[in-house]
Amino acid sequence: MSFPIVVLISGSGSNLQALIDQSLQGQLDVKIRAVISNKADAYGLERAKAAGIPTHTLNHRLFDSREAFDTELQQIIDQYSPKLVILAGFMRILTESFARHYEGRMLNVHPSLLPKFKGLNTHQRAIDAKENEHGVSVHFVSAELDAGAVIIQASTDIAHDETAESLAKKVHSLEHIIYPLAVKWLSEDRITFHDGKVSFDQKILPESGMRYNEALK
Ligand SMILES: Nc1nc2c(c(=O)[nH]1)N[C@@H](CN(C=O)c1ccc(C(=O)N[C@@H](CCC(=O)O)C(=O)O)cc1)CN2
Ligand SMILES: NCC(=O)N[C@@H]1O[C@H](COP(=O)([O-])[O-])[C@@H](O)[C@H]1O
Repeated sequence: MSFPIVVLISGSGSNLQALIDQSLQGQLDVKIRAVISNKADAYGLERAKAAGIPTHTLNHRLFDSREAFDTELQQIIDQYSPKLVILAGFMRILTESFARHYEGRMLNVHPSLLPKFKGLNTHQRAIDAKENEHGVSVHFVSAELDAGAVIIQASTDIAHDETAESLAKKVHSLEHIIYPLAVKWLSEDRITFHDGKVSFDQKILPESGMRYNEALK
């Protein structure tokens, strides 16, 4: 049986599309059981519908608290019994109890080389900090924001005339490579998560957080 996952989005859904495409092309043996967005106008919902994937919209503004939103979100997710919850541009900070409920089975893609630039507006912050390189991290989600164990990263140079828009485009391309790869590794049981740490099948990576370019040597 294909590896069941649920994907959470808030926007365009290009990372969702990468998972859909790789699944349809037979490169990734996953079943996307549902896509859930906190924004009704997220284009990713259109992508899911076009792929015949059930969708849900859960407007966080309709809830009195972050906890109430997360409780409802968890009830929807657990109807689908996923082995993995994928945050793909999901722009809500999740409560500690939610993060603990899915500990070791929830991933996020973050547009920076963690632990640098946690939070938002990472591309402009990297440029403003005069970094030479920037990139993306795929990590397990922990209660602490953008602090979960890193599975894989990919990096790109920051050009002298780089803008946040041009950098975001480069990082997006890297995301669409490493996010499906991380999901593939988990679907094949080649990564284990225990006590907040990641261990890898030696045939993949000798240690977590290695860069994409090293990981695939
Ligand atoms: N408990 C955790 N929740 C989330 C994590 C995490 O690691 N632990 N990752 C984020 C994803 N993310 C960065 O990768 C991120 C998303 C959203 C925010 C944020 O400040 N959100 C604001 C609202 C912003 C908006 O609506 O545009 C908020 O929730 O108040 C920071 C980082 C997902 N959740
Ligand atoms: N802090 C979380 C965050 O900024 N995530 C970022 O949102 C974008 C979603 O794009 P998509 O909707 O096209 O997949 C991606 O670039 C992802 O790294």
